[in-house]
Amino acid sequence: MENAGPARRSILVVAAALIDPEGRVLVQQRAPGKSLAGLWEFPGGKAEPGESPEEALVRELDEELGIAIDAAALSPVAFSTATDDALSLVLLLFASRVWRGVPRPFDAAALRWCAIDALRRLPMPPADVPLIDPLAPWLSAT
Ligand SMILES: Nc1nc2c([nH]c(=O)n2[C@H]2C[C@H](O)[C@@H](COP(=O)(O)OP(=O)(O)OP(=O)(O)O)O2)c(=O)[nH]1
Repeated sequence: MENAGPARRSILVVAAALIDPEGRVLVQQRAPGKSLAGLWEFPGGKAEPGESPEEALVRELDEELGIAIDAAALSPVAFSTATDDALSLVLLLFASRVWRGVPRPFDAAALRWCAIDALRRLPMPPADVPLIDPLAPWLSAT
């Protein structure tokens, strides 16, 4: 079988499920002009070469939301993959209930706190959909 690998770019994306005291998770809407514009995603982004996943997520949450979080507060929840001709994406989802500061949308069009039912109804990137079920036990029902 032919090897499709070399034509593709590989990226590691790290994302956070930040959970508030009511058991809701924070999602952000991708800004106009970006890829996947208008879809709702977990805050995070691409890991840079040499960064650990946790280091990358601490940096992204500072840049995108202006919050401070300890790497030790990040609990692995699930991963997902999305592959096409050009790209092999691996998405790691971490959860945390503890951070410092109030999230603000420095990178996104909007922020929203969602219970599980609302999360299931949001349009999300394809790689996010398989993460919803593993995240459900962390969230409140309504
Ligand atoms: N942060 C985040 N990114 C996600 C999620 N699901 C998902 O497919 N992605 C994709 C969208 C982007 O292609 C990539 C994250 O890139 P990024 O946030 O660092 O950078 P970006 O939007 O400027 O990148 P780009 O896609 O416009 O090139 O991962 C998610 O839940 N959170």
